[in-house]
Amino acid sequence: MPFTLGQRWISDTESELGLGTVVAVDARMVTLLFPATGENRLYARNDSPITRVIFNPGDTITSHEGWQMTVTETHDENGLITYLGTRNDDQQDVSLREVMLDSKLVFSKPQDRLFAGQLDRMDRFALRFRARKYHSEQYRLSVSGLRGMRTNLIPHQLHIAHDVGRRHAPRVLLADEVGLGKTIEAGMIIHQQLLAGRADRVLIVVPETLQHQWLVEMLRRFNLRFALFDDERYAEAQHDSDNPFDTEQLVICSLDFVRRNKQRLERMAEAEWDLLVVDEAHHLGWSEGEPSREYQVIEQLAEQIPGVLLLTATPEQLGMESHFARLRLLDPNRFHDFARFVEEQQHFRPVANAVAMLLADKPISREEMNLLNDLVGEQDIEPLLQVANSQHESKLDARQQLITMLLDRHGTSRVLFRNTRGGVKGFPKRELHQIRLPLPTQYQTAIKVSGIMGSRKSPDERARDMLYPEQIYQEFEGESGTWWNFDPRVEWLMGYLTSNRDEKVLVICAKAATALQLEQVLREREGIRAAVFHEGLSIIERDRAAAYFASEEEGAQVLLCSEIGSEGRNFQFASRLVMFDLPFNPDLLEQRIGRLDRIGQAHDIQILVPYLEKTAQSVLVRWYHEGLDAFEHTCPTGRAIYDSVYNPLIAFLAAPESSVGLDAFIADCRKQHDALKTQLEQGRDRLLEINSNGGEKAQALADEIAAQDNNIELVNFALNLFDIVGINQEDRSDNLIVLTPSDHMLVPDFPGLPEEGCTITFDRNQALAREDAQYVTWEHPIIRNGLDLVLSGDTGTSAISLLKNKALPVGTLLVELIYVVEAQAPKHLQLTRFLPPTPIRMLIDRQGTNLATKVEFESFNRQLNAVNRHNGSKLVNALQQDVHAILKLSEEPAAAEARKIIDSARQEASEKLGAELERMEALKMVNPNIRQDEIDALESNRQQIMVSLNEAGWRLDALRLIVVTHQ
Ligand SMILES: Nc1ncnc2c1ncn2[C@@H]1O[C@H](COP(=O)(O)OP(=O)(O)OP(=O)(O)O)[C@@H](O)[C@H]1O
Repeated sequence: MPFTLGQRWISDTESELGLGTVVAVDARMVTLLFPATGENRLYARNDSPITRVIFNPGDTITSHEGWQMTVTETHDENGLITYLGTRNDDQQDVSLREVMLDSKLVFSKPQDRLFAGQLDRMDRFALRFRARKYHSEQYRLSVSGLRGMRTNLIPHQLHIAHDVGRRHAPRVLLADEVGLGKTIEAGMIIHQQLLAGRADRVLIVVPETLQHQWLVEMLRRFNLRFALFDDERYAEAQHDSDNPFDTEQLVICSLDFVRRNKQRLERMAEAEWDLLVVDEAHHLGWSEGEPSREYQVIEQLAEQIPGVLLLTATPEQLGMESHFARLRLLDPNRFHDFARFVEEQQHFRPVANAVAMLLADKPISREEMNLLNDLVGEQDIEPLLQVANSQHESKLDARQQLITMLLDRHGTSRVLFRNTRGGVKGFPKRELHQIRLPLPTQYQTAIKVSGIMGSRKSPDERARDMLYPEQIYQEFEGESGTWWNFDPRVEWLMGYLTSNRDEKVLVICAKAATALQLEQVLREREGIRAAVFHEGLSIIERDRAAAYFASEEEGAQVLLCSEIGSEGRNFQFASRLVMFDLPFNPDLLEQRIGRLDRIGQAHDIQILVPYLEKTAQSVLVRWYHEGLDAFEHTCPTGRAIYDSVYNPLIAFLAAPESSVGLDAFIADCRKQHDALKTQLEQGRDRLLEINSNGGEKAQALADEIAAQDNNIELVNFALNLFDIVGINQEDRSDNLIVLTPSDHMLVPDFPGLPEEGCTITFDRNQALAREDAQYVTWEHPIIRNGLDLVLSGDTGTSAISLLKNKALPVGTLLVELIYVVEAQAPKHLQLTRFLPPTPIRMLIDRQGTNLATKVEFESFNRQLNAVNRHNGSKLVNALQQDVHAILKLSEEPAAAEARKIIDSARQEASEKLGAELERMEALKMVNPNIRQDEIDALESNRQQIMVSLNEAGWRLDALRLIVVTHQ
């Protein structure tokens, strides 16, 4: 090769070095300096992997000073090129000697790479095409964002996540019963919103005790890495940014952290979050004119942040007012008048009846049709009613549409979701075991004395005292009041634990002191390993105690918990619950049982209640069980009955020794319970349930996602990707693969792959069983980053292959071209719903015939052979003119194809967005639940999307030459 000092060359194997300059030449060797990286390379003069770079008229080039010019002519003077042309910025005529070219060379077009000898391995070309294909397909799936989490596919959760996750700035109350998976639903919603670009910044506010559990669940189940903000972290972040909350996109903090400091709260409110999640939202107490501080701080945030998810298992805890107030946080326009809200709550019966009638699949009478017409309001539903009442094959669809309309138009359905065990099914049984024990004389005396001394106490105070006789006793005896020496519940507990040594047992008592004393007794007397869990412990100590209890080997047999310490915790690996005493209200009782009665509980739950006769506890156990049926079933009526019978209940608790009238009181409560339950089941709760569990649609969603599990294309793609990136793969049994970085990685730190490597599986069940393994799906960061890596760089954009085929003349040339159609738009518009970057594959011969539809990619690819780089370069040089001609021939058909794709995207967007808007506007006439800003956002999105689609374009993304041989 003729070399001259100052010429520009590029390395075929290390294109990242940029453009090299010849700085020394001798008889055998040539030295190139690569100014972009400051490195020198020595090459043999003949047969080195370097290619001369000469640009052609029409190309845009960049000078070392940064300005650009379009080349009109080239001059060759003794082997050195001077480019003549016009500057792009000021249109001046200029000349640029090649030595003055910018050394950071990037070939923007695949054909430039090809002609500069930058040939990729054939498998990289294939990987790029597949990446393009999958990448574009992902956007079209309605279940995008719901496939990648490490969870069982539980229909009611998927239904809620699917419905809410696709909304613009969703504001909802997730109020499933305890343990049905609200955290998981919230995680799925967050995941979808992030993946789709609807949200980038998420703030989660939880009770301090649940911070770590949330952190772990988000990472383990959704691959979402949240940062925990506490005082210390906040102080650190103050050094890095004016607003410390700007230093992270995904933040978890405690309600207490938010509440404590006014200035900090202000910073937080200014931090432009897209989504706020508040767990255990029943802590946000409110009454007219007297909102709690907790309520106010969340209100301040909810005013600033577009999306809000509130989570609570007991939406009506603390009464109807607080429930209303939480709905008001979500939509102050709709929920502005408490009295009206209460009134509305009474009138769901006709709607529920109509829904039940439609579900029952019986003929619809004229009268019922009139009712439906009234309830639906504005819209003409006559045609739908006709179909719904016929034997037409879409009859069920029509009924479903009518139900959706009813739900859309009435009550809280778009804002509130509540699933119950009754509606979800498949939960284990709960069995109550009452253990009646005699009241020791020590307690009898203490109770009597305290009664005399505390005669001025209110019945309420007296009742609360009476619940815990051990405390009454200790008040008199002080430090020496060793109640555990004679309290028969202690003896019973030790007996139970020692005869069930292999069982994990959760023991809950109302007070931390009781739990601590019990731990000591169990340890000292029987050597029983117990962990304690109460509000006096730090969070780390609590997490440690929970882990000690969870550990199978060497773990604690017993966890002794105080009342509030266990809120929201997951202990479903245990199935035995001892209530050493009973809590004062039915919501707390349900919270206690909810620790075990959660998704994932594999056994029937044994609830053991040792109680002392003639105490308040003996009254409570009867009231809960016989009056409310609250042990063996969840009790939706508990709160209402508790409020309505509060005074007589207190009277019985305050004077438990006399049981006159107790039987009748309990029977009366049961009557109220049964009546109220039936009413709820037929009215509001029934409606809520239908809306919340999604029925058959939810099951279909779960089935659709399951069908995509174990997708063989994903496995092939991933393994190919790992190969090309240079990740070592070692197969293990049970569908597990160990990945480790190799010495020859394409990029030094592959995002998503830890330095020490990781174990992965493509199997959902395996991922659920093996928490140490990463669950790899199309949505896993390692694949998403892999797709980005391949598609954002030039991996596989230019290649050459041989086709051995005697049926074709030697030297036949085909060019395989991958064009991409794409549009630019801000991420939140989610243009990719309608027009994701879409590949067009063409296979063109010298006559310009496109063979792509006849010759499928994968099978064709399998027939091809690789060419070594040296021969490849020679072939490319020899075929340059033909390739240019074929490229020209491809332009017209590529444009026609691209226009077709863009037109159909435009049509789809216009139809879908138009329909969405119409529906919302129609709904708004009858359902004030719909917020005007939702409609405005939809309209503005629609306009922007149509503008962006009109500006969509296409470009060549990759090409491969295929040359026929006979050897
Ligand atoms: N789809 C699922 N697959 C696997 N595990 C799940 C799934 N859904 C929920 N779980 C598990 O069930 C338990 C209860 O879920 P979660 O904590 O989300 O319920 P919750 O409704 O928030 O409960 P609480 O009312 O106590 O706060 C958790 O251990 C969770 O990991």
